[in-house]
Amino acid sequence: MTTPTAAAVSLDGTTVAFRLAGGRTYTAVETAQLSVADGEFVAIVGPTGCGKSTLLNVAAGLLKPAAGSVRIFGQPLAGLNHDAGYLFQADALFPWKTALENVAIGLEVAGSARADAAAKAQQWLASVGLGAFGNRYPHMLSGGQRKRVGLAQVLIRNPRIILMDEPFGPLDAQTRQIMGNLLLDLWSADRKAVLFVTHDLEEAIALADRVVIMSAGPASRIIGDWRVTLPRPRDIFEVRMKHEFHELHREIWQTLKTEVEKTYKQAGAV
Ligand SMILES: Nc1ncnc2c1ncn2[C@@H]1O[C@H](COP(=O)(O)OP(=O)(O)OP(=O)(O)O)[C@@H](O)[C@H]1O
Repeated sequence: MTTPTAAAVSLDGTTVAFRLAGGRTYTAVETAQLSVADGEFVAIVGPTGCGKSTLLNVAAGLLKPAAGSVRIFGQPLAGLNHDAGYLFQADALFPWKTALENVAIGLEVAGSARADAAAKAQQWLASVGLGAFGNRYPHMLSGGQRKRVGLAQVLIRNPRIILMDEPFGPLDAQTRQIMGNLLLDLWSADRKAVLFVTHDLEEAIALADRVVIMSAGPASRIIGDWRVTLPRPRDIFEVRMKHEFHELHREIWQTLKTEVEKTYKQAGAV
């Protein structure tokens, strides 16, 4: 049962600890407080290794927190989060299947007839600008095209929540921006709750309704939460030219910079 006003994702006092060799534990995230409203786009930014993916994995139900609660649309999460679609940084396409088959497979596994799944997959490939590429195998696609297939693969299942872990990380700067605009177009048409992990503060501000900053680990916490009031629809090329964008970037960077420096000092890199 869904509570109508409940947040899509709600992490309350979430602590995640990993067991290390020799019986030691490493507390990656400590008492994190995070909620994503239905239809809201939230970006998590923080220094490398601070626990961004860890939080996303908790929201996906892939990791069980040592303490705290995880609620999805008001219900405690037990096991995998079946309301969520997950887009990783690395490609998760089957190399032996065509683009069309890769997109259709989620529906087939969920019980759709093969022809129906293929027809819907073709529509989704068209929505991500790859209508003519359905017969290609992943190795015959560029990195950006593979990301488009990955996006279609997630969206075809119509998840209520989309979890994205640096999805455009491996792409060149121009392709990242094009993918960002594509994501915004698709998201605006049918707003889902999005939790988007990135190390790129500009990308976070350009895309999100809220930007959440995590502190340097260990025992990383959420130390800042900014609302992005830049008007929508946004073009992420143009939004970066706006005065408000620069102001917000400067303000958030004051906090983020300190954490990034701590991380590098801990690693002995500076
Ligand atoms: N299975 C594990 N066992 C032990 N430590 C882990 C495990 N998974 C993650 N960690 C540690 O937890 C911390 C958080 O990792 P996580 O991958 O969430 O960071 P991140 O912020 O996503 O990093 P990046 O930006 O570099 O991708 C890191 O210090 C990492 O080494």
